[in-house]
Amino acid sequence: MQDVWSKRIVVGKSLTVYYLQSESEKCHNLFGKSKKSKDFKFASHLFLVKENDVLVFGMECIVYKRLNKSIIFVAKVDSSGLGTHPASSSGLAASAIETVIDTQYKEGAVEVEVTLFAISQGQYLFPESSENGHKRVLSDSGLLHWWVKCLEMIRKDYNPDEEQINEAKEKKSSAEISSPVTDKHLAYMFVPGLPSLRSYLPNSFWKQGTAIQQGKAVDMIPRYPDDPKARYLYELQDQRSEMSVAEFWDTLSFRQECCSGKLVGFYSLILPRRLEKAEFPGNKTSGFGLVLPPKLYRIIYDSLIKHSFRSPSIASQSTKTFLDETIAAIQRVDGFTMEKVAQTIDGNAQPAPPKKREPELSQTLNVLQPRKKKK
Ligand SMILES: CC(=O)SCCNC(=O)CCNC(=O)[C@H](O)C(C)(C)COP(=O)(O)OP(=O)(O)OC[C@H]1O[C@@H](n2cnc3c(N)ncnc32)[C@H](O)[C@@H]1OP(=O)(O)O
Repeated sequence: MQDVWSKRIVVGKSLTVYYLQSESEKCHNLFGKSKKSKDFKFASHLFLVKENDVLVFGMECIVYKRLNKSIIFVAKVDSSGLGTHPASSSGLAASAIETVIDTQYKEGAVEVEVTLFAISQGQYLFPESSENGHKRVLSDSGLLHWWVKCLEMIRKDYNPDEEQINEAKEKKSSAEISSPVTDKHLAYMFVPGLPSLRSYLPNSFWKQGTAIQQGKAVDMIPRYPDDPKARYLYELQDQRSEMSVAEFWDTLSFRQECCSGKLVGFYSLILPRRLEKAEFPGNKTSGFGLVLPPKLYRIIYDSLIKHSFRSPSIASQSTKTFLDETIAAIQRVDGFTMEKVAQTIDGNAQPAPPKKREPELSQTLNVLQPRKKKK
């Protein structure tokens, strides 16, 4: 577990990672009224990262499980902007997601899907943090690139890179190459209203579109919490519509929820079980991440989103009160140990060479704009 994090934290720095989960519960509405929903169970996972005395990063995801498939829905990612950046937020998000992926494999999952929709907003987990003067809130298009970067880190960690695949192709005859890794696109990105995503997609493992392409929309497309496509699906369900999945995606760009001026990105990363990771020795459950009764998990989550992060000093105070109250509340939970809840991770990554930080461009430059003379 430590490696997944330390490889993205600069050497000489350390961060404390807090990890709480909820017990799994029966799912009722992943596929609307369809009976299919009840085949799934779900559990919430919350990661919080502290640098010195202040929370700097948070992520909540919900894991939906059915038989040997796990869907990891990344619900909320946020930063407070108050750290010294010993690790990038994209790296921390990738490490948190990989911690959950590894747990799924350990528990017997054969296929894991990471899915999310990107909607840029001032804050999700750290209230008022966008007002603290340190936080950098990415624009909608900045966030789309950011998620590609984050998911590409994960894809690379779980799948051979293109060079390895080309080598494999040279060694084998084309008829022999039919493994899902070589044939299947692993990462999907879809932005309603954007006809071409060429400038976003980093390589041929990425495909513009969505992983679900067959069947009836209301039966096949899941509805996650705060899902911008859910209202449309519920409307189709009420109308007993037979609309196909393909037509659903095509018409989604006309819906107000997905085209009200801001770009919304839908992502899926499909990870077939990695061969060299097939054997996860030892205990079937991971040692990190305390599992709480759902009600207690919710109380803790609700308490987090009531604390303010509007200045460095208020954020430090909020971090202290929230963590003290949380530890007091979970101490009597079965299996509680401090190591299960929090781990301090020492960095192992070489610092990136210093670069000039340029403000994010919100628009592409006009080609007619005069070039600046080189000095
Ligand atoms: C499923 C969902 O949750 S989608 C919603 C996502 N969350 C939000 O929109 C909430 C508000 N937004 C945020 O908290 C932040 O904008 C985040 C977490 C999305 C991204 O945070 P960032 O600090 O920009 O991310 P990160 O640390 O990865 O930095 C990205 C790049 O910008 C650079 N950077 C970081 N801070 C700055 C800055 N102040 N000025 C210029 N560049 C900066 C980093 O060096 C990094 O460069 P690299 O990609 O070349 O390595």
